[in-house]
Order: sequence, then structure tokens, then C-alpha cells
Amino acid sequence: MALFHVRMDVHIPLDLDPDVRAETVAREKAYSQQLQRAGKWPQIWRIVGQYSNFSIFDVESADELHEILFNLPLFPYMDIEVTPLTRHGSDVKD
Ligand SMILES: O=C(O)C[C@H]1C=CC(=O)O1
Repeated sequence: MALFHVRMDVHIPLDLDPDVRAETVAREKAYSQQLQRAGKWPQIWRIVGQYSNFSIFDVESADELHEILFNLPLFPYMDIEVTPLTRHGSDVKD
């Protein structure tokens, strides 16, 4: 198991065809929700005031995360920053 913190900043071009935009955003939502239900994407938070999110991914490996991110329908329009996480030595949870 490997946990990653991911920031996604979305920059859809203003001149993208509105139908293509709507269809891509709908596919992104379905893809994201499928991964959330599967437990791979346990948290997603909107960053207030921005078309951006902070997410936590719970995956087997960096390779799996890369595959997930690379297949995001909005991937061509995103800047993505990935931070690997490990347990803090002071964490009281087991
Ligand atoms: O809206 C976003 O933050 C981008 C992306 C991530 C999940 C989703 O449904 O859209």
C-alpha cells in the first residue's frame, strides 16, 4: 500500500468546444467516482476559489498512481503535483 497526496490544477482552454468540454468533465467525474468507490481515491477536496483539488490516493505503487493519473480524461488540461506520504512517527493511531 502506498499513499500519495496529489494536487490537480485544471486549465481547460477557453476555446474548447463546449460539448467536448461537457463530455470530458462528465467522463472525468465518472472515472473519479469509480476509483473513489474502489477505495483507490479515498479523499477529494476542492481548493476554495480555484479549479483545483487536493486528493489522497491509496494505491499499490507509484506505477499504479501514474497509470490512474495518466488516464484522467482531464489529464491533458491539468498540472499535477504528487507528494508521497509515509506515517508520522508521532501519530497515535495504530
Ligand atoms: O474538478 C476537479 O478538481 C478535476 C477532476 C477531479 C475529479 C473530477 O471529477 O474532476
